[in-house]
Amino acid sequence: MMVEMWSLVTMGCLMVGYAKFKQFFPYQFPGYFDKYFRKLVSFAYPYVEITFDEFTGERMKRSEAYSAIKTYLSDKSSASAKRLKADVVKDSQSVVLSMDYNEEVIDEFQGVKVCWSAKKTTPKTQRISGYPDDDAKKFYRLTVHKRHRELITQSYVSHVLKEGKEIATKNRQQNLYSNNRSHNWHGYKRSKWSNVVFEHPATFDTLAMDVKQKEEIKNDLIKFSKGKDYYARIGKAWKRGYLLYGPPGTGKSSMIAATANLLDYDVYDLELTAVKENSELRRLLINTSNKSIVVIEDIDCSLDLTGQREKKKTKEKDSNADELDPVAKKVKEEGEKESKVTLSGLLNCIDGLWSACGGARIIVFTTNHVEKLDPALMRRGRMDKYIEMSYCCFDAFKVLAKNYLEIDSHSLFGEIERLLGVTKMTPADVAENLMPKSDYDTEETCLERLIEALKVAKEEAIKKAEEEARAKAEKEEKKRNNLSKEVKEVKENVVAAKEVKENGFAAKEVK
Ligand SMILES: Nc1ncnc2c1ncn2[C@@H]1O[C@H](COP(=O)(O)OP(=O)(O)OP(=O)(O)O)[C@@H](O)[C@H]1O
Ligand SMILES: [Mg+2]
Repeated sequence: MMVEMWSLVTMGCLMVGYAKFKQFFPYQFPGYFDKYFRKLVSFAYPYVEITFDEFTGERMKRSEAYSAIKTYLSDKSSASAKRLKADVVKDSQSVVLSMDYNEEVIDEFQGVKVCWSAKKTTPKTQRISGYPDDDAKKFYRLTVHKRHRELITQSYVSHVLKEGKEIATKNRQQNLYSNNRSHNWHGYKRSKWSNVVFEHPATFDTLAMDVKQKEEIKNDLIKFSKGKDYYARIGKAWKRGYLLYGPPGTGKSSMIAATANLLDYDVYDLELTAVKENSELRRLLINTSNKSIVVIEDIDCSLDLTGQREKKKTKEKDSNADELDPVAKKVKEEGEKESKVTLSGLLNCIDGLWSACGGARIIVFTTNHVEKLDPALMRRGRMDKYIEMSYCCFDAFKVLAKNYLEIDSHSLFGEIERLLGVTKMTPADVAENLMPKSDYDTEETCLERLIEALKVAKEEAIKKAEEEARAKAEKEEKKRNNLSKEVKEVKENVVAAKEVKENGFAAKEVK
């Protein structure tokens, strides 16, 4: 590298000298002088430089090559670089080191030495931002002697990318992403998604639902995740759409978490009300990783068809925070006002552009009100699977009893089965009753509490049904009364009219 340094110094001197020369004699030098100068530089600096930028395609997508190189170099740099950056991975159990900016690492490939450096350039005109790194352009630079150009471009780079990806798979941790509002997207650093480590404990074993239905869904997911070649063969994008519907507390979100854990996929929680328009949605979806689940909760209230409800709900939730920060409030209100994402935009995006991204992708919509959904979403073929998450059945109860009380059977199970057959209770409520509340709670007391709750729920349901029937009967009675009143009035009017007619004639006759 000493040689390289000298070459750089020589080249630097040559460049500065040449620039000065040109400054003083701008017209005297014909074009061929430039050619000879370049030859001279190439002689003084016989190296090839390859740059790998962090972002590709108009900053649309983070470069996979950049990430792979970063991972590859983290292995090499921990031994030789002096300044390192540390990242904690895998449940805080291990630390991944990567080289800091302006550090260099020497790697060797088939006897050839190459030099990697991590660089960052900041534009001269900087925006005022709370994140000074926002606009910085980051890249890795590979420098190698020009005589090894072929080896490096043909074999070494693919070797680095392959190894980088392998190491990344080994260190991979599942993430839960949520989308940032688009006014936070600027610059090279700020990304469209914020992430935390995904650590949800739900699995298909802990999911309480009909055994047959659960097995079917599980098999469907596993088949999909292994279907790369199959999808390629039939010429379809490797993606699958699910619609989960059912009342609150029936396990829709739990199923999404269980799916992510089963397949080891990342979860992208897409809040549509924070997306202003379809083009933003496209950018968000492009920036999801392979092997990911994109979740859109409460689809019935997050699109512009019924958007107002969700907006009101969010506003209420955040009203306290907004009071403290009027600027945030304004920005948020503007965002909400402008949200123009449409169902067709969303579906086109999933079917079109997203399909071209390669990699396995699952999209899940959830709703509590399937009847309110746009028929376009319900049309066969739009979603691959429609899953109803319903009230707790006996199968589901047994799973919950195993989870919460660690029992497979009990003398009270029979009574519970009977009650569940005639009562609607969500798995969330059943689980709440089964959970021991103190050290004095035994399995027996928990099951008895559930029986009590089921009886109360049954009584309430009967009372509610009776009230509804009574209200319906009253309404019909009222309707009937109104009708007979109207009929009576009509009859009276007819009689009156007749009388007027007859009296009129009589008066005429008297005359
Ligand atoms: N089928 C289920 N199996 C296991 N646990 C469940 C199930 N349904 C609900 N629960 C329990 O109830 C809690 C709430 O359930 P979850 O959030 O999955 O319901 P949801 O259907 O997504 O409700 P919402 O429609 O309100 O979003 C969960 O944390 C879990 O403990
Ligand atoms: Mg939910």
